[in-house]
Amino acid sequence: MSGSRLEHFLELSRQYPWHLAPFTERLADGTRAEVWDTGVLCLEPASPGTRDIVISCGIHGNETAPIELCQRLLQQLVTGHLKCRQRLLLIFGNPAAMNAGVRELEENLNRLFSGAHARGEKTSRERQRAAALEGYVTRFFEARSGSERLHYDLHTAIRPSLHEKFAVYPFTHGAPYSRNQLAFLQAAGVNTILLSQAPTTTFSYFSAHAFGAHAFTLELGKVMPFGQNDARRLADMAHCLSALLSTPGWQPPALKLAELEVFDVSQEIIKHSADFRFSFNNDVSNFTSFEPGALLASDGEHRWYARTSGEAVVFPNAGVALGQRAALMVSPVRLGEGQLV
Ligand SMILES: O=C(O)CCC(=O)N[C@@H](CCC(=O)O)C(=O)O
Ligand SMILES: [Zn+2]
Repeated sequence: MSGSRLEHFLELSRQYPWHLAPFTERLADGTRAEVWDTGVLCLEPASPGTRDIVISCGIHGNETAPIELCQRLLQQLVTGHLKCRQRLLLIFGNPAAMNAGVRELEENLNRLFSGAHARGEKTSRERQRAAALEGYVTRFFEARSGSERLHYDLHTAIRPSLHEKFAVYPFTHGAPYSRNQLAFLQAAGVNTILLSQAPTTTFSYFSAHAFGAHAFTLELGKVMPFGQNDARRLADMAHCLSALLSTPGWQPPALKLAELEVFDVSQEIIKHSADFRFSFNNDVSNFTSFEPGALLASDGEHRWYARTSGEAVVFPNAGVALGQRAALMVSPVRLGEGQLV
């Protein structure tokens, strides 16, 4: 491995997938680059702007397009092609799962945040990683107050989606939605928003709830093996993230609210037993809708039905562990000006 260790940070993280000894390097513009652990890199510019930004990817090891996007971003920062003017915590979430080419090794990392890693008797590598990542995000955000806290957790979906890119907006506990953030997402090519209606144990909900961050799970296309992603499909996202990092005070173009496709999460379908079955074919795309009254899934005596017109399925996965979410049902809604701040 020649060149700076930072240039090879992803490779190094994959070589030491569970622990990497911390080290610090200085970028040409004076930014301090601190490796905190495998897959965890903090960039501290000499005079940072007012935003503290977490960008995470690879929380699921086989969701490669966001990993490749972050790797390109890092290369540009390290080589000086992109100036880092905001504090940044860049996270490659599950290097061991990347090496194995799988979503998860023992457990779904994105169900283990907000302390879920410590509940119950079970131990797993993903539980340790979730606890560690919570600690790093805490250290990053608590290093200063008064900043605008942002967290974009980048994913890709297992199946094709009728809306290729979409965001899960974690439950806000009644707080209004951020016009600026929706404008950012729209400019970045994410025009479909799912409004979560309850707390979850995802990474984005953790940052939103524990630190008041504007945090989102962003679905940026479909899962593909490394090297088979078309970077052009993420060009708008790459552009907006670069602008955010390199230009203090940068704002996206104004939100076009009427063009946003918004859905409320209307039901969570939970797998309770090995008898769990969906009533639709395994090859349905995300956002396939059902007539009210249509049977969606069964699990022993338990039945789930579509309730409202246009109700659609997202993330159906009958293979999840018992007790986990097997699908979300979402219903189209209009977001009013009064719900934005
Ligand atoms: O395509 C799928 O079935 C899953 C894609 C994925 O990893 N989605 C996230 C969404 C997290 C959220 O609801 O905020 C996940 O399931 O963890
Ligand atoms: Zn994912």
